[in-house]
Amino acid sequence: MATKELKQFTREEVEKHNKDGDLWIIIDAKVYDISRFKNLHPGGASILLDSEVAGQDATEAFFGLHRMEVLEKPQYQRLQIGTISGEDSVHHGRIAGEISQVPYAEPTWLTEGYYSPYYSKNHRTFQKACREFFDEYIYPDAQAREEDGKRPAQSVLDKMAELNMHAMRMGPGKHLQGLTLMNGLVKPEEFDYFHELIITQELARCGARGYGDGLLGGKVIGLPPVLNFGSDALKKKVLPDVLAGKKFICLAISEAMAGSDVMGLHTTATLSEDGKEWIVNGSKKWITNGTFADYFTTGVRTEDGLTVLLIERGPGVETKQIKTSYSTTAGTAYITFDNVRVPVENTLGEVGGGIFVILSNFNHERWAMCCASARSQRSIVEECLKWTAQRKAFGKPLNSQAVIRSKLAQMIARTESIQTWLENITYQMCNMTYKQQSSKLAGQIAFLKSYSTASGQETARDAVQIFGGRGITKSGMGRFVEHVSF
Ligand code: HEM
Repeated sequence: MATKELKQFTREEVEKHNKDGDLWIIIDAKVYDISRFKNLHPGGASILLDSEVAGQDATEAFFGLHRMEVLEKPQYQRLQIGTISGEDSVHHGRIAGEISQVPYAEPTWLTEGYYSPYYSKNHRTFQKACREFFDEYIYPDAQAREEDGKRPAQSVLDKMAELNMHAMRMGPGKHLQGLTLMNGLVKPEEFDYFHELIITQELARCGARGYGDGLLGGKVIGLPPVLNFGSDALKKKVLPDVLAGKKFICLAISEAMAGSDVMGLHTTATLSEDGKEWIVNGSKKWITNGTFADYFTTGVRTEDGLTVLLIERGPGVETKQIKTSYSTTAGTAYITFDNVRVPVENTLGEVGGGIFVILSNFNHERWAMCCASARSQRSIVEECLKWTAQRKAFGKPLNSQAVIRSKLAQMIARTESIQTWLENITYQMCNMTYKQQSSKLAGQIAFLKSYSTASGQETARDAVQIFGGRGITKSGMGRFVEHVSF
């Protein structure tokens, strides 16, 4: 499509187009002809004919009611016919890689004028590259998939694989050996938990939690048992495709009748007569990525107790979508296993030793949740700070009301304390062996997870109060707040 030539107008010229059938407005030094759009406007026609809007500068009114991205949609961009001569636009949407200038919208290590003992020059370069990548490739797909509920686009998974992002999301370790990470920005042996924290936080910053889980979230929790307890042959078969984003794996533990009570599982596995296969029967519920998973890291009850098996999708495995309070992008499933035959070579760890296999990844999994939780709360702080600065009530901006300021202060304090605690724990992880982490950090990580998720609920509740009805509306100004609240 040829780009339309934009003309220059004076404010006096625009003022003349102030009636039904000939209606112009100014938003951020740009002139829009809304004569025909008026009748299609989701907010109604009459408001656009108001004497303070028709032919006038409606910038303040517009940004008090719409997100910038409205004007970036092609169907609305087309309404622009020109600009005001001698004036420049000051509002802009998300610029790939940009650091937010809103106070507290970034952790201190990314805020100008602050220092941190934890992040090296390499972490900073890595963060910059990650932010650019996530803004450019992940954010648009995340927003589109949250809306249509479909699984993440394969093209995005492929792009991530080119950078070996799927492997990096598994944290530091042997699985990174020989890989080129982030186009060579970080050497495999130098990749540490701060690099992983950066990836997890940049993903959370996309503000799409169902999508975040859909983007191989099942792999982050379902692959470690294969990595740490699978035979070499099994790893050779499974790892390359999963780390290339070609195949999905999930962790299938919880059941309709047993959730946190892992030892109370009902799914059974009995050995075939020749002892070569397990025969699995039972069901699993709330399994992230289950609807599209190719592999299921599954907790089963065997004669000797709890055992973990890697089950491949095949005869007898059925998955159904569960509609949860977030989007179906996550692929949350109800799974049934009906006489599924699994080679005994797919046993992960000792027969009867499944609890150790499952528990072995809990610290890392909880820590990753804390990284994501800290970042999504910060994004909500940013949304609230922006909204309260532009929204006027009782003749002044919302952020000048004491009750609102108090809520904002509490939100910021919670977000800052979570990040600070998280960075301390991450530093310990970088310096401890796996064994030391298990004995010294299990408590710290569990407490932080409990604190950060509880704080996330308080922040979501406060944000809904600040946004009012918009905080429960899936589109428009409060859509990110709605997204974290339900
Ligand atoms: C080029 C100009 C405009 C476009 C493209 C536009 C587009 C939209 C869209 C897409 C919505 C649906 C909600 C959303 O996605 O945010 C909306 C809602 C609305 N618009 Fe506009 N709009 C324009 C100008 C204006 C102006 C100048 C005003 C008033 C001064 C206005 C008042 C409203 C109101 C009151 C709503 C309903 C808001 C709500 O539900 O909270 N619009 N508009």
